Amino acid sequence: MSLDPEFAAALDAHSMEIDEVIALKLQAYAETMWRWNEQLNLTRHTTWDLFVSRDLRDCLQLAPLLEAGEEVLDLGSGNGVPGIPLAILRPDIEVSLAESVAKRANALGEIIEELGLPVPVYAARGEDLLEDFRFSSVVSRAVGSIAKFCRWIEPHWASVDRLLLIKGPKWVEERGEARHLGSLANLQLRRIATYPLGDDEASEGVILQIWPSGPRGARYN
Ligand SMILES: C[S@@+](CC[C@H](N)C(=O)[O-])C[C@H]1O[C@@H](n2cnc3c(N)ncnc32)[C@H](O)[C@@H]1O
Repeated sequence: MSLDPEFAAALDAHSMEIDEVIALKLQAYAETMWRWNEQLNLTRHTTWDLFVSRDLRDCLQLAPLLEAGEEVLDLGSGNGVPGIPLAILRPDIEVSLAESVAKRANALGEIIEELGLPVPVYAARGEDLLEDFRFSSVVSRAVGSIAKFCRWIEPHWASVDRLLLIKGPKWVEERGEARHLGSLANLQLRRIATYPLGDDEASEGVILQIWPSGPRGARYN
């Protein structure tokens, strides 16, 4: 397999330099996922430019924030973003995917198998998995507001060290809502990455880290 010239051009246009072996795996992921997208509603990002500028950009920002050996859950994986690109970009971390819609979880399982990645897929609500499993980081994009995540994870902080949420410009409003509802009581929230989204100059993506205050969250204080 060789690199699709349109994928290479999109990487170039967005100034992303990726090792060719990794780029080929990312290409295989996008192509396999797009095949499944013809039957299931997995993504609207069906061009190389959208894949690179919307999906890969977020994953490339998230990848360096994880430490070697981490056990990471992608909650609400849908089409596999960010979990699958993350597993490709960072083979030194253990990624699992949670997707509550059975048909999508099944497609994710097939995509993972085709790519030969060591990534378990759970057809379950991510927060329910935390009854039985422990993860150092729960990562997520486009699944719920900050307040909703705080509510989901609230009973399970013994099973999670931190949440890493990929958000767009509305994150400030969401933080306001979460504060208003008291959802952030006993939690810390820090923006640990900010990057241009490219659609217009003012539009920024962020990665928010949320973790428990006090001794339980000592490693991130
Ligand atoms: C809008 S899609 C986002 C998919 C992907 N993360 C992305 O950024 O493109 C949200 C997905 O999360 C799933 N979902 C929503 N709540 C969930 C939960 N509590 N646990 C697991 N999956 C969930 C939905 O079924 C849907 O597939």
